[in-house]
Amino acid sequence: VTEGATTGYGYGVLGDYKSLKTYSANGTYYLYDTTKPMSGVIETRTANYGSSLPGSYSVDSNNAFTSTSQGADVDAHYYAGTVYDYYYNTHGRNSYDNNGATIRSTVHYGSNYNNAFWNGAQMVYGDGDGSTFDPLSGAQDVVAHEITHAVIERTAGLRYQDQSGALNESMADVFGYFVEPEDFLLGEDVYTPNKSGDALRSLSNPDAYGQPSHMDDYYYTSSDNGGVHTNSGIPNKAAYLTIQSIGKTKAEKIYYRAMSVYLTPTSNFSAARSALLQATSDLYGTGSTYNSVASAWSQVGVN
Ligand SMILES: CCC(=O)Oc1c(C)cccc1C(=O)O
Ligand SMILES: [Ca+2]
Ligand SMILES: [Zn+2]
Repeated sequence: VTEGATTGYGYGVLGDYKSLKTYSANGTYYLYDTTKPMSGVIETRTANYGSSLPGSYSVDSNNAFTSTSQGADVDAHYYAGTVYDYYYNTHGRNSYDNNGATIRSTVHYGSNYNNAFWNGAQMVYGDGDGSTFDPLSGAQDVVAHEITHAVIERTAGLRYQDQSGALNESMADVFGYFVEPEDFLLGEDVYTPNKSGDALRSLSNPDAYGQPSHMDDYYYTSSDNGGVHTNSGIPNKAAYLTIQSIGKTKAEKIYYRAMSVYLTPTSNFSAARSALLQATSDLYGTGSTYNSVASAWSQVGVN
């Protein structure tokens, strides 16, 4: 019996065909991708609707991951691969630790669980309750958001509280856009499956989903670590304005350099403006690009 890397296929959460990098051993096929130029692998597991991690490998008997329940596994695996490719090809970063760490995802976590998170070691995805969310790995921007939390942990280390926490959330959303730049919405592919045209958040119009887009409307609260998923609207709007004025290609280089070189665990919004301006100066000087970044942050009330 052959053992080694194989190519399988499956249907994602939305029923879309996807080719998959799998591994075969003893007549079983695993969602285990050994093809990346990294010392680690991309592996996808299932918690089988329980809450113990990492769970068991997602497997299939004939390398065709086509059952409805396998959609979450298919997308977690496939999108982890595309997010790895984004960071490697665009920024030369080899996995979230820049040292080829294994990217591990576990799906079918819990029951009707409307959440996704990076737990410090791996990604975890709920299946959603079918009303608020479809299985959350079904959205590429969600997967990119979660893996970016891991990148942030290994770079800026932004403390998940108040302004540094809102920046953490914002950087995860912004790289969710950079990986899936088809719109400025977040989570739209899995959010409220029975309702079209809405999303979890919007970079271009944070206010549409109850987020502030200006410092004047900063939301002081003790919940959600100081409103990290609310106040991220302010840096998210600044990112949108930046992308609109200087374009994605320059913006993603500036954001990556700010995240990986200048931001620190206690960086607040003003420090983020400075970090982004320093990164801009390093890469593009202090001309129109620099002025565009400065203007974006002034427009959201951060100077
Ligand atoms: C865009 C992905 C996202 O926001 O995931 C979360 C959800 C759906 C609930 C709670 C926390 C998070 C997160 O990763 O911050
Ligand atoms: Ca999107
Ligand atoms: Zn997040």
